[in-house]
Amino acid sequence: MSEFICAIDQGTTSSRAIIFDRTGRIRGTGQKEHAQHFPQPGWVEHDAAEIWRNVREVVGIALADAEITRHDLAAVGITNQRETTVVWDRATGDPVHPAIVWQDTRTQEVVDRLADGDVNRFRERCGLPLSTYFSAPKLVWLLENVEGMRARAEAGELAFGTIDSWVLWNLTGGPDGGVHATDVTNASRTMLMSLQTCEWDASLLESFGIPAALLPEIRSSSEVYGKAASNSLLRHTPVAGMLGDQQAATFGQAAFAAGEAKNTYGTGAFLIVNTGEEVVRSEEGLLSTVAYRLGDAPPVYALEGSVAVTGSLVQWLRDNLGIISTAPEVETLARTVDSNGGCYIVPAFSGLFAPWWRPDARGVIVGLTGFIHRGHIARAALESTAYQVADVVAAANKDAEVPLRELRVDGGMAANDTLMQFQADLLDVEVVRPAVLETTALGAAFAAGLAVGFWDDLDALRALWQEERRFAPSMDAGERERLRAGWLRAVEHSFNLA
Ligand SMILES: Nc1ncnc2c1ncn2[C@@H]1O[C@H](COP(=O)(O)OP(=O)(O)O)[C@@H](O)[C@H]1O
Ligand SMILES: O=P(O)(O)OC[C@H](O)CO
Repeated sequence: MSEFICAIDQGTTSSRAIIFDRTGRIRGTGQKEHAQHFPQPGWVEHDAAEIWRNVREVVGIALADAEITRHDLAAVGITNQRETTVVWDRATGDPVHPAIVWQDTRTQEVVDRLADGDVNRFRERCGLPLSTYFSAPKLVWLLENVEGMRARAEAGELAFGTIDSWVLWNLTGGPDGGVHATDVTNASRTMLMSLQTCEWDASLLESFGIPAALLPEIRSSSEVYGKAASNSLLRHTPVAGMLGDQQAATFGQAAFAAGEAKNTYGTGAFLIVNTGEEVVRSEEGLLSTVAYRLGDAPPVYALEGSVAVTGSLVQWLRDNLGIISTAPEVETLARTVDSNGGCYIVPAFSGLFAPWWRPDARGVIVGLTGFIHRGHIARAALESTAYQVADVVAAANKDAEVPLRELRVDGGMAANDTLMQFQADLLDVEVVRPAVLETTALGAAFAAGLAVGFWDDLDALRALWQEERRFAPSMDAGERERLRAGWLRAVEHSFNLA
């Protein structure tokens, strides 16, 4: 009897495989970081081949950790860092260029040219403003900069995919019959899909000059796409769930009803508010996107507040400044002081995303005095995550009829109690952490499990969600306003620096 589901979570910082049982509990994990390449200021690349090798490896580690084999698996789900763009040769499986990561800003010139003074010109159709963040400008850059790529793309020799498609294609056989598909949530981040029809939009393809022959088929988030190839440890296991990581976390948090929301704290931070079967347009700089689609059911939509740099600022403290040696140490260092000492860090390494959408912003540290030491820097770095999330929650509250009553949280940084308490203080709402923090992987497992009948329906999934801890706000209103005002002044200092 197949008692488990394997979720592959290919994130910006690392790849994970997690084995879940029927109760949604974790039974085994494998995890491996991959290299971040910064070949020029503003450029961020990944080696897609390294990512695929790591995915294979972590699946093996997770199966061993759970002491099971593929025979014990009912299905595999895939979830992934979104927007990151890979183009590969269909015959050899070799990428034609390093993957251009979602945080990469090299395409600003492409974006300015296409925007022609109006970054919102495609927003009605695809829900997104023109930004270096999304896949289409990255694909345009590749078509213009990789020699011979356009002709090869038009001849059907090359395949484009976000990381979900790259993993699925390789897992299902690569050049030997690999399935070239994506799901609606990932497709909704390319700028090439119509939000209404959930199909590639001919007019968007024309505006960006993208050959249709490059594109994967758009499928739902929960159905059998294919089976793992015979050269895989997962051999013949159905691959049955696929969602972008933020949508997967929403699904894993059982935020199935309109108005339910979650915030994930990873490399970046992402607030998603379920808006039901209706596409809601934000007046406040949030994105309209697809939350999930289950088989033939109508798509469920969402509003999203995307923050580019949160956990990656912690990595920067570790790797570039060397003031901590592991990410969790940032909490120990931040706790050596009881306030930020007037210091704020605005980590606008990729400009500022929601709700500001300021590509001209760059990172700043403000409020420095002789009093400030590394403890304050660590604290300001942690707090910058909470301020940025507070900005997107404020935007969501302005868009919504009813303000958020509590915030469900997850992701690597949500393990940080100091940050979660500060977040509750700053928002003045309770922050609720679930028992399973790996909600991204859990969401992919849920989608895969639903498709193969491992779980019956959304009610069965909702019953599996469990709370671990609640952080109640305890800061007085005056202090909250003083800190927020200091942050907003710091944000203004980050503008016009690119
Ligand atoms: N205890 C912690 N405190 C602060 N930041 C952390 C902590 N643990 C991990 N991080 C940060 O969180 C990120 C990893 O979170 P994760 O959810 O695994 O990211 P992703 O899915 O983007 O790869 C890294 O950027 C790391 O610096
Ligand atoms: O890898 P994460 O978890 O930081 O998520 C990245 C997002 O999907 C980018 O949109």
